Amino acid sequence: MTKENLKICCIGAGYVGGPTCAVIAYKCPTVTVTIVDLNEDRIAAWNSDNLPIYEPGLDDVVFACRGRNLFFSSEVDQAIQEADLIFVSVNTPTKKSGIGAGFAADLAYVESATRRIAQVATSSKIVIEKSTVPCRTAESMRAILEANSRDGIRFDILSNPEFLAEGTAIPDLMYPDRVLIGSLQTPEGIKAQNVLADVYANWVPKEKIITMGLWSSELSKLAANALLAQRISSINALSAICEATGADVDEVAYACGLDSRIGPKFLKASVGFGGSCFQKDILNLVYLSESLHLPEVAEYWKQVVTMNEYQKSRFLERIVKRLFNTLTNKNLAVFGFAFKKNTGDTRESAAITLVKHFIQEKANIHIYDPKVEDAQIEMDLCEPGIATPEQYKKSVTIFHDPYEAAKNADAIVVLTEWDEFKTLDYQRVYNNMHKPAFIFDGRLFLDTKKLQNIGFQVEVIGRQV
Ligand SMILES: NC(=O)c1ccc[n+]([C@@H]2O[C@H](COP(=O)([O-])OP(=O)(O)OC[C@H]3O[C@@H](n4cnc5c(N)ncnc54)[C@H](O)[C@@H]3O)[C@@H](O)[C@H]2O)c1
Ligand SMILES: O=c1ccn([C@@H]2O[C@H](COP(=O)(O)OP(=O)(O)O[C@H]3O[C@H](CO)[C@@H](O)[C@H](O)[C@H]3O)[C@@H](O)[C@H]2O)c(=O)[nH]1
Repeated sequence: MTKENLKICCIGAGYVGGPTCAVIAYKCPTVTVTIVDLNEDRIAAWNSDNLPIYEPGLDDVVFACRGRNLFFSSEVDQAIQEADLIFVSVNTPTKKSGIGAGFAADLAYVESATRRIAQVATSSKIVIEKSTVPCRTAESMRAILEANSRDGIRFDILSNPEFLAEGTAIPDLMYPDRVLIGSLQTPEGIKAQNVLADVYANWVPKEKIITMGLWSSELSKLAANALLAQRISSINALSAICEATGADVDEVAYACGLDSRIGPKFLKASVGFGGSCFQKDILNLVYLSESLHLPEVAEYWKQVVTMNEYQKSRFLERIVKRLFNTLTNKNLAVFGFAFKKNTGDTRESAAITLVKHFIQEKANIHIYDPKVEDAQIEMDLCEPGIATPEQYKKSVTIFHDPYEAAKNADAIVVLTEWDEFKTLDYQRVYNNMHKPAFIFDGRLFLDTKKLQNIGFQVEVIGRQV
């Protein structure tokens, strides 16, 4: 393998595999990148004009190199055979049953991808853990690869966790704070580490490419997410104190964030963090701590998730209380269903929890989100014991225009901080609502004074209004 004709395969064409490897292809025109997935529909979408995920800037990157040195395929075996480097970028959700259910990561997809590599590889490979995995997963991967591979084939395993955030994936990948590469500290491990470092060096400054041991690298990913989520739970805990005392959580965050030891980022109080990673990775850390007989450590991290659940239920209670203690037959316009702005992803979105409660409280729910697909909302909300498809149809209507969603509503509940919600004509919205007209701002980003002057009853997280 030479630097010029390197071939990369990425197993898993999801939110990470797709953008990450598309950026590699974009930045390294002499490297051939093939992204494979078992899900043929997803691959077809990657090969179409309508990419399967919404991410600002992604279209430009993919359309610039698709068919040149970037390919999407469901021919997994062929891509594995041809590759020098293989990224394993499959999903690692929380286990739903069995030992560790509700906490541990389900490594079935990682194992199956690893077994596939062992089974079909006909030459030596560098196998890279891109998925977020528990500490020492690379050891299991190595055991599987070595036990099943053909003679004369060598596998080196690297950990290269991904730190992109959805909604900003492309700038995060183009200008990363750091790229982390873990390997066994053997001559072969370090050689493999250098091969991958050279790929990133095509566009990432050398001092930002950090190398370390495998286990530190794997744990650093869980640790970074735990620390980020902990900041949000901390500010959300303070938001409850603010609501009870008359302090303003944005002012408190500003004052604290100016301290250079604290810094201003990730101190925005909200209705609770969502996304496919924070909760899953913290629960994974909790499970790891318990497995290592560190119950106090486990309890400490668990509290970050507990606080997040509390934040959602506190907001729900406030909504019910302000709407005269009943939501029955009230029309609630839900603005935003994605877990954050600039993504169509709804995984673990606070909106799912809130709307499920609204259904149980027998409200009529009008949902508007600029990017989430209608079918996704239905899939997220239909759940045995919560809503049958019939109940869902009765309770939930999806709108493609925020003014229509708010028509005849008793209240608007803002759950995602989409920029367009700031610039709506709220006078027009107000005129068409039932009175008193309420707005519950779960993102602290609307102009409260302006809304009050129009006549709205406004409720904001972390502030008495
Ligand atoms: N979403 C994020 O922003 C983000 C950021 C950093 C890290 N991560 C981590 O990256 C990993 C992937 O996350 P994601 O959000 O991209 O998941 P995803 O569900 O969007 O994509 C995973 C893809 O892998 C495919 N897959 C599963 N098993 C396969 C196999 N054996 N062969 C071929 N394809 C297979 C699935 O069909 C799916 O399309 C997870 O471990 C996650 O924790 C995610
Ligand atoms: O001050 C803040 C910042 C974020 N959030 C919420 O937290 C959640 C997660 O946001 P963010 O971290 O921006 O998006 P993710 O795509 O989940 O990215 C996180 O999870 C990824 C998957 O592991 C990591 O790669 C990223 O580094 C990490 O930021 C969202 O619901 C946000 O609205 C807040 O409530 N307040």
